[in-house]
Amino acid sequence: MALAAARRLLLHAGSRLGRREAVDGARRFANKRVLVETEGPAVMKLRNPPVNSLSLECLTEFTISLEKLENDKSIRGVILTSECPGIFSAGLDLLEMYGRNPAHYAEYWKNVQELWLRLYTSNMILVSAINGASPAGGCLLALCCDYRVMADNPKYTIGLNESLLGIVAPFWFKDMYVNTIGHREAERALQLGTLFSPAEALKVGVVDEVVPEDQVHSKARSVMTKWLAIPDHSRQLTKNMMRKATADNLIKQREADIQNFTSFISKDSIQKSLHMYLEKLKQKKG
Ligand SMILES: CCCCC/C=C/C(=O)SCCNC(=O)CCNC(=O)[C@H](O)C(C)(C)COP(=O)(O)OP(=O)(O)OC[C@H]1O[C@@H](n2cnc3c(N)ncnc32)[C@H](O)[C@@H]1OP(=O)(O)O
Repeated sequence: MALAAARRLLLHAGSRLGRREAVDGARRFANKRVLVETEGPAVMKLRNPPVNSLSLECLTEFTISLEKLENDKSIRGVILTSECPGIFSAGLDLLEMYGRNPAHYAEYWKNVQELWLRLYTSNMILVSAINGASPAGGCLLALCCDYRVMADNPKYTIGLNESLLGIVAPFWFKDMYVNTIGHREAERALQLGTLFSPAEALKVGVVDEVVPEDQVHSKARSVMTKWLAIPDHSRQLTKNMMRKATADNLIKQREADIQNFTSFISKDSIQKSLHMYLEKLKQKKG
């Protein structure tokens, strides 16, 4: 209930802000963690420092921004990128999955599902400009897009690394990975929790193109121009034909998936694994 009220408030505040900024001449709207520019090809920038982790607030604002773009019939495509230097997204927020109660885990997971379904089944053209590290949920965001351009910086890695955290990528993460890179590569990468360098990601098909870092946005824009030249109705029907079965697979078992997640993440052994992983992240800093 509280979240629904927050969501209504954000939508309202978001549309007021949108109007105000339009008067200033820049066609954009924003909430705290997501900035959307609608001048030229729409660009959605995640800005939840330090690492663009997908906290509940960030997920909510992301979903609301997408909803607003979907409702604007003049917007046919969106470039998804990050405002945090060197990070596309660190994925799901570990602090939403650690040390909380089952009701919180269920609420969080419902919102993860909702964002995924909205992104994956979007009628808009989605191109990701991956300008930084993109593990797990970050990779998931990119995989939802129709085309992925990654910056050629060996420090940036991408992949579903859940098994390294002692957790398991849900079946719908796995389905999308299989759809993208094939069963054998997905099986190996999921078991090993592989984080691919840009060159490896290109080779295996996790991304479609790798370009010098200063060209990632211009390349994403030129890809968008090419995709925008295709008639919407035929492209959208084709996208739906390709993605419907994967989305339906979750839609028909959303509640069960929430229950599974909640009971899995609540286990002492899983909480211990997450604790160790968080400690490792802290120690890395020295
Ligand atoms: C059934 C269960 C299924 C659940 C499916 C799960 C999907 C997921 O997405 S789980 C999350 C997986 N994400 C990761 O493994 C990424 C972990 N983070 C990193 O590897 C790095 O932080 C980095 C490469 C993204 C960035 O490195 P760097 O620039 O060196 O920044 P720091 O490591 O110093 O991090 C800064 C700050 O942020 C905290 N943090 C990092 N990632 C997360 C996260 N995913 N959630 C929450 N918080 C995160 C990190 O702990 C640092 O915090 P402070 O020490 O308090 O500054």
